[in-house]
Amino acid sequence: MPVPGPSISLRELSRDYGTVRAVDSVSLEIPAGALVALVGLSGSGKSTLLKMINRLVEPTSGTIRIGDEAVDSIDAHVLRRRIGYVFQNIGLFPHMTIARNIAIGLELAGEMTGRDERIAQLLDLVELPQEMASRMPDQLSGGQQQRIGVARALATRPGLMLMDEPFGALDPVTRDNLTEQYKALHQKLGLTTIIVTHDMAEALYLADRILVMEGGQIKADATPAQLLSGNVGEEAEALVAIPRAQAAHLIALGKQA
Ligand SMILES: Nc1ncnc2c1ncn2[C@@H]1O[C@H](COP(=O)(O)OP(=O)(O)OP(=O)(O)O)[C@@H](O)[C@H]1O
Repeated sequence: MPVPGPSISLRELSRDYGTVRAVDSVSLEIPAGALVALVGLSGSGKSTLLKMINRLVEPTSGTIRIGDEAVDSIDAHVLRRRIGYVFQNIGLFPHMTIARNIAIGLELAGEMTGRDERIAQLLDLVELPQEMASRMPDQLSGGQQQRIGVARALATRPGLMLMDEPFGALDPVTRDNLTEQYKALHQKLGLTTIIVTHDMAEALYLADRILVMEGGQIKADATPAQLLSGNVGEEAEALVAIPRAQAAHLIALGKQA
């Protein structure tokens, strides 16, 4: 078994933007190896919460620990090499080959030994053919580019992956495939993953724990089974109602056919 990714601990974490409190005194324990989905309506504070963990955004107050280290005691560049970060429209460097895009983190860290083997291994891991290494980003589909984004994030062997709507811009079939493959990868590598998504159906399928955010606060913290069985608060119920209604609608349509 691989060594599990780190545990994460947030203590009374807040972030203000002027008069807007984007994240409001969040306290949370995420055990090593968890796959946690952060869901909520637009503007509820999901991205801000995620970005405080890798110090892309600094908290107004509160603390974050990864394992037993406070993140503000770790140099931001060192910290980001230890945390994989994947976001929507991954932003591959257009003038660099796929190989260089994947290895950019290794290059920045001066870890050039075994670089080519590592690129080959990462392409395998995200199930892309080796010949893609020499292509340019605009020669890949959107789904393939997002896979490269995942490979790039994994290059420095982080234990923690932060993913912000990683597959949000893709068609539903590609999105489902990548979600499924990412879940397998998370398990295989023993990662800790926090994934932000708008899509409750995706969260229910993917995560072993779902956090529902509203107004900068965590309004529900439950397993998919608990969310589906109800009684975890109106904010969670409103989000679960959407895939439930869609499923009922499809079943009704099927009966008419
Ligand atoms: N750089 C910023 N400057 C000012 N306000 C900001 C900034 N970033 C976020 N906000 C505000 O903080 C609040 C939370 O934003 P955040 O992006 O964290 O929400 P979110 O849940 O990730 O939204 P979405 O799902 O639309 O990406 C919003 O009111 C937003 O307008």
